[in-house]
Amino acid sequence: MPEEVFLDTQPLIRSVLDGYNVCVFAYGQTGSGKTYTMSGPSVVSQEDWGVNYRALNDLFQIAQSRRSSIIYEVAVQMVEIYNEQVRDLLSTDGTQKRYPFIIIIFTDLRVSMLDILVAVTASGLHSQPNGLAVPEASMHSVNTTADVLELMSIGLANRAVGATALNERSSRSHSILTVHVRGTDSETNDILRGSLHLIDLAGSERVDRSEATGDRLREAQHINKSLSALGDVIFALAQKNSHVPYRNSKLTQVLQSSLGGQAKTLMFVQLNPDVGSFSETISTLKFAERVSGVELGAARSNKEGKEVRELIQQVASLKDTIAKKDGEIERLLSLKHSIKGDRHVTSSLRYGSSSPSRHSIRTSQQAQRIAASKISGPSDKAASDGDDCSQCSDMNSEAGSHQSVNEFRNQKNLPYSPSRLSSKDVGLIADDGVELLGLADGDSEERLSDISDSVLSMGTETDGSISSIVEYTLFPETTKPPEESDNSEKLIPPSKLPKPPQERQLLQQQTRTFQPTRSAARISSSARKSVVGSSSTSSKLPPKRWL
Ligand SMILES: Nc1ncnc2c1ncn2[C@@H]1O[C@H](COP(=O)(O)OP(=O)(O)OP(=O)(O)O)[C@@H](O)[C@H]1O
Repeated sequence: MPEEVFLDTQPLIRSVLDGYNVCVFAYGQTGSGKTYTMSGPSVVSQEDWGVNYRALNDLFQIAQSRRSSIIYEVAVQMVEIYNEQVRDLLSTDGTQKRYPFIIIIFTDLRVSMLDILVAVTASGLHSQPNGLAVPEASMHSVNTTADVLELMSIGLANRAVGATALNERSSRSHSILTVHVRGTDSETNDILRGSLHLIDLAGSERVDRSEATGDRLREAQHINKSLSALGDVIFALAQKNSHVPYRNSKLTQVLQSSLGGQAKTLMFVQLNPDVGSFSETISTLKFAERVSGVELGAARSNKEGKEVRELIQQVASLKDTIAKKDGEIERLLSLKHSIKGDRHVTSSLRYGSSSPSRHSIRTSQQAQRIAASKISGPSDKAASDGDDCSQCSDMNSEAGSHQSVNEFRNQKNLPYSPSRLSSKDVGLIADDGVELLGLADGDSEERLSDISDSVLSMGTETDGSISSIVEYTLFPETTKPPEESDNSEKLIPPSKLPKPPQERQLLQQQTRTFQPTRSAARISSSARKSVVGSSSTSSKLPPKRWL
């Protein structure tokens, strides 16, 4: 009776379109009907649709009914966690790409928004500050339920399955279908973002009963380990422990935002009525009891009004400013290098010698280097270090150099002690560094720190704004035609996907048709309850999302 089961899920689907993050997952021992519940016995007839298809069908219907006021865009990703590796089930190149699982956890509020943007850019993510990212997992734009059906059957066919003594078509991986929704209010242009994770977990199994050997055994060990990590997380959340061990498995990393964040979460618990499964049934029920005791705190909608949009624009313009400054620094550094020859003459004149001692030249070079590093910071160090190796060795033997210059100063009664070189002093010694130092002390440094401060405060004060910026890349702007979007290539229409192997399709259609187990345990996520510190960090952090 898939329809009855789905009724429990229906209100959550609406929430996705209201800008909430929702997670629905199925838990239970192997062969107990998780895949049956989530995907249904068959996609051919609407009556046989599982929770996934019904959810998406509902989603499109509601989106359609609201189209006069809100324009929705929907995109889908489907990945699996197989033997602790994340794989794209909708990869377009025919192979199932395996992704390094890059996790960015923003627990440190000292990290500025710029740092976050840089981290995201560097790793090529289109992701969120919710702790999870599957870089480059293909994102497919969908407009109708039919599009989704096509994608999901491809994803299911690509999923790792294998026969065990308990289930002839046992899922050997956790599959995660994520639906990203972006709605634009046609009157106010406010944007809301919601995401829906539909998760079909691999089943726990006693390997003596499943008779798993070889690959099956290895898979079973990974599955059991990750489910036990899930149990530990649930236990820590239920106990309101200050430390929640999300990092112990990929699965708990994926579910982090749904279990400890501000999402709405629902768990189906599957039981096998077979007497032989008695002990597994007891432990599954105990797990469900624990899960139902977890309080997530108030769910939060991801709405992005005018203010957030303005902040996003400000960050973009700050990035521009920084890029310009970087260019300026580059220019000044190359200017410095190009006038290196002049410096020799300048130094010798300053010290009143027609043939300058090697020490005095070294001092001048060091002075400039200090000046340059003051401006450029660590990232430009490599560039400034690249001029010549003799200078590198000079820098490394700084103490010896100082000593020599002190001797020189005593002889010539010089006013400056190299050991006390301030940037101003350096400017006086090294003529060619004056312009550089002026910029470093009075202008550039100050402004750069201003920029980073303001960005930091935006990052910490506006919940959700960080993710909004990152999320921007996921959907084309509504003002632009989709083909002009920067990311249009990321959104792949379903028709371009590889078809599932014929035999897998056949296997799918052979699925038996009887009713799903109907126990659903809801992890409470009351909008009325306040956040009760389910983890030490979650209450302090901006909303965590998948996009
Ligand atoms: N409620 C149900 N009514 C009829 N058939 C069911 C029901 N639940 C499960 N089945 C059948 O039982 C078998 C196992 O179900 P399913 O593959 O969904 O289990 P699973 O929990 O996903 O297992 P695994 O963890 O090994 O992947 C399938 O053949 C499925 O069609």
